[in-house]
Amino acid sequence: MERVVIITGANSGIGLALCERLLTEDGQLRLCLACRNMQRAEAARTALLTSHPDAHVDLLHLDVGSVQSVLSAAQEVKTRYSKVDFLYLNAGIMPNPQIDIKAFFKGLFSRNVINMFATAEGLLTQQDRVNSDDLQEVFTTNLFGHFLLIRELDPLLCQSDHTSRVIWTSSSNARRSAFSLDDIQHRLGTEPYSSSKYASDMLSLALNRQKNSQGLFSSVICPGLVMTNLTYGILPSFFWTLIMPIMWLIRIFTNTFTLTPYNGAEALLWLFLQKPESLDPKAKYHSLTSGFGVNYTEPRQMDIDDKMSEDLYVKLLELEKTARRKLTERGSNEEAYRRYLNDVE
Ligand SMILES: NC(=O)C1=CN([C@@H]2O[C@H](COP(=O)(O)OP(=O)(O)OC[C@H]3O[C@@H](n4cnc5c(N)ncnc54)[C@H](OP(=O)(O)O)[C@@H]3O)[C@@H](O)[C@H]2O)C=CC1
Ligand SMILES: CC(C)CCC[C@@H](C)[C@H]1CC[C@H]2C3=C(CC[C@]12C)[C@@]1(C)CCC(=O)[C@@H](C)[C@@H]1CC3
Repeated sequence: MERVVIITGANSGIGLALCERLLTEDGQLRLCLACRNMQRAEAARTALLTSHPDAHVDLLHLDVGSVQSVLSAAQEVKTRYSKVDFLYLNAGIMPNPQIDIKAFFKGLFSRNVINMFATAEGLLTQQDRVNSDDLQEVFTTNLFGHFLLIRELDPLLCQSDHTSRVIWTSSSNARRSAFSLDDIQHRLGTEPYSSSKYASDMLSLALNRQKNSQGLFSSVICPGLVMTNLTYGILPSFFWTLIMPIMWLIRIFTNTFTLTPYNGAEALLWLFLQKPESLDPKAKYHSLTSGFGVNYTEPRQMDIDDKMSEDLYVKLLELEKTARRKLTERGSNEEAYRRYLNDVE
């Protein structure tokens, strides 16, 4: 039976490179590109079919930043497929990033310089906003929309006769100090990206505890620093091109400068090839590229604990209830809300 692989944010960057690499690995897959911009999704599909003419590539409209869109997309998935083997939670945003230039030059001459280049610790802030569901946009896109998707697809992911996987594109920018259980959406701070990625690391751990017994396994990866639309939002592409020789030089000291989407997708592909039982739920799997341009994957322990991840899971369930209720109050999905209440009670 063909394996069904859904990838969010698959129309560009690391998501699209992953699609290419997955099809090269296994031409029999059924790939589903879950994207909010269907024009770009069509273009991605055309590109994939040009290099893999016999591939099965489906498109699904999904805006992970919208509760209604996630519920509708999940409904559509349930009508199309009887199971989901891999769910890559890759869509992500870093809106209005600001670089702290002073901190950058201070870090450049400190002992922390390698870590600074690998994690951007203390260098980046973002300006977030509230979306039409009254949720923080970064939190919803990078974490909560994906959480809802997993919840909705539970019957297709948790089946007695096979194992399934969810794989998060997290970041080494995920930091405990940017996250607070009292403000899981990061309404009050200036590092929503770091907070949302730390939350995804914890959610992955909680999912493993909750769902391994039902055949669902979760993992997180960091793709390294990759030139994509996300990084072109931090500095313009011509600037990155200008400093590329310096970046290759830095690669000698930190293997986290993977630079191309192909290299960045390394750990995502590596996980595809692993037996889930052999993976460490507290490890983040890093895509790395050596100074000679060799790609490999390395697990590194995450700074997360069981209690906090469990507390986050409970808070996300509460927020899910509120979000669904609000949607019903606005006049949509009454039937779905009734079904949801029946399920949880
Ligand atoms: N580039 C890097 O250095 C790093 C990236 N990452 C992570 O990698 C992931 C992929 O990013 P990357 O490839 O770099 O950047 P891109 O901007 O190229 O890709 C992001 C993808 O997410 C999609 N997306 C954004 N918002 C939504 C939404 N609301 N609903 C559905 N899809 C959405 C985008 O679609 P659209 O075309 O509609 O905008 C796009 O396809 C992200 O999670 C990012 O945080 C992690 C560490 C480093
Ligand atoms: C001369 C310039 C002012 C040079 C500035 C360099 C910085 C813009 C980069 C140094 C480390 C980079 C980095 C990221 C963004 C760009 C830098 C801050 C990320 C935060 C991108 C997204 C991620 O998720 C991380 C893994 C990256 C870590 C390194």
